Amino acid sequence: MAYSAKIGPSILNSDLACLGSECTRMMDCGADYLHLDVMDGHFVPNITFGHPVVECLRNQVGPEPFFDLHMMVARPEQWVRPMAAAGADQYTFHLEATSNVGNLIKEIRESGMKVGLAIKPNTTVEEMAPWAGQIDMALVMTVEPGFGGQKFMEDMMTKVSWLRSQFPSLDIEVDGGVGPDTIHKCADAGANMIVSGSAIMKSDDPRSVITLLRNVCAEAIQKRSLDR
Ligand SMILES: O=C(CO)[C@@H](O)[C@H](O)COP(=O)(O)O
Ligand SMILES: [Fe+2]
Repeated sequence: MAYSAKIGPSILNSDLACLGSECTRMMDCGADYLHLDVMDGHFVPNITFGHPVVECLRNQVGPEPFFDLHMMVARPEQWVRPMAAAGADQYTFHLEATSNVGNLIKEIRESGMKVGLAIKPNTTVEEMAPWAGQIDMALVMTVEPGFGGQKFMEDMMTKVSWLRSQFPSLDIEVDGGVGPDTIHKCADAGANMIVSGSAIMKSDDPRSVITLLRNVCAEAIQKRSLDR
């Protein structure tokens, strides 16, 4: 079992005027990585930031923090090289946004980044499965992408369980409405990369929330390894 519990705060719901210091604050509070939500106003009805901001963040926080770019954009092909040059570590694109998944996976790898593949709630996990052997991480969205602070969709957990049963060592990420109230469901289903936005950002004690999320997830991983 190669995977471990990792917590990646989504900085979407932070004070966007202070993105750099918010990223540093999250790492200081024990985050394992940073989940950066890129929205273009086409793939989703919201707009955030692009590669120039990612480059500034990289310059500010230094080389260490792992940047997981959640690309909620139409034509994700066009931002692979700019995001790699800006300092992204992982490029997570949506299956629904491209007609040539294989080629995009190849381009991301050639640019030196890890590959993440995301599915929206209405996309079946079977559509993702053919690519699972070629990616580093599968992202199961637990809300409709576009906004932070939405309600967790528990019925997405069947997708996570199925992926975990079929791909025992794959990194599986969940994103949307995940916090202390919903982490047990994610962890029990087999997710190990946990994105959490408002639950961490709005807390008075983000360090405790991050620790709690990681502990619940790590316990579930340990239990699964004992059960095997
Ligand atoms: O990608 C998205 C939303 O589209 C997420 O990364 C959210 O930004 C997570 O925020 P919470 O749902 O945890 O508040
Ligand atoms: Fe996200």
